[in-house]
Amino acid sequence: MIDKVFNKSITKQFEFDEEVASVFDDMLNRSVPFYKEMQRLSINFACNFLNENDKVYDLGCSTASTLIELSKHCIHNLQLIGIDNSEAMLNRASKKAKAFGVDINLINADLHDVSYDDAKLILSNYTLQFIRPLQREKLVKKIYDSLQEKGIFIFSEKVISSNSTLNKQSIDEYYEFKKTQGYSEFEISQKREALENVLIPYTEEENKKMILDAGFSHCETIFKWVNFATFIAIKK
Ligand SMILES: C[S@@+](CC[C@H](N)C(=O)[O-])C[C@H]1O[C@@H](n2cnc3c(N)ncnc32)[C@H](O)[C@@H]1O
Ligand SMILES: O=C(O)C(=O)C[C@]1(C(=O)O)C=C[C@@H](O)C=C1
Repeated sequence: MIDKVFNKSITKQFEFDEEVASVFDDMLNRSVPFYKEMQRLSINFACNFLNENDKVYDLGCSTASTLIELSKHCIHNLQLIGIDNSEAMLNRASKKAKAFGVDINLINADLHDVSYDDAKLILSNYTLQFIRPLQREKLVKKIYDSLQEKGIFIFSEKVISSNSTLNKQSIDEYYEFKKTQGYSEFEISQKREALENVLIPYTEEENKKMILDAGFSHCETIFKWVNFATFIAIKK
């Protein structure tokens, strides 16, 4: 279904509710530049580190697209676990996983409340940005602690620039991208307002510092388009 969520005046902050979930795959594809390429790269990088029966978690799995794609591309059988606290998203994830014949343990929970023990790989694309800053640092420490030795954390985030001129230019560039995807200026401004104080982006440097402060030995950007970046972090 085509995303028309912000074609009307907003009455509340952005939420991953039934209305958003029903158009979410289209929303992501048209709102995140090179979403499919970012997903392909995350999966390819991930596959190089994975072995038979490894445990893989996707934090904020939404409709489970990434885990389904991972299972299609990885030569090994994996234990796939998707965590999300939106029932509407998980209902779709469950239907999609069934349709693709992929076995995923879908858990409806807040990321702070469940453990992701013994993980070889933790994925989290565009989810940390929705976690309050004080909680975010704690969550990243929990991710670090949950990974096995040499475990991998791959995540993507919307980012800001610490240079105000470049930041403004990046936002303008991003809104131009959204227009090419068929979103009107009205839809763009309504969504921007709805995301205010809900999606809180860090700079690329702040993301890397958070990762290294949590204990990871290495973090690098594997993909970036203006204000969207994908990182890979390695535990020693
Ligand atoms: C932008 S979406 C993630 C997109 C997804 N990773 C993908 O690539 O298809 C963010 C997801 O995180 C979930 N989420 C946000 N905060 C959460 C929390 N505290 N606990 C669990 N899930 C959360 C939302 O319900 C939403 O499905
Ligand atoms: O549309 C925007 O402004 C976005 O930031 C895109 C974005 C994201 O980055 O998470 C915001 C909300 C939805 O979850 C889908 C995509």
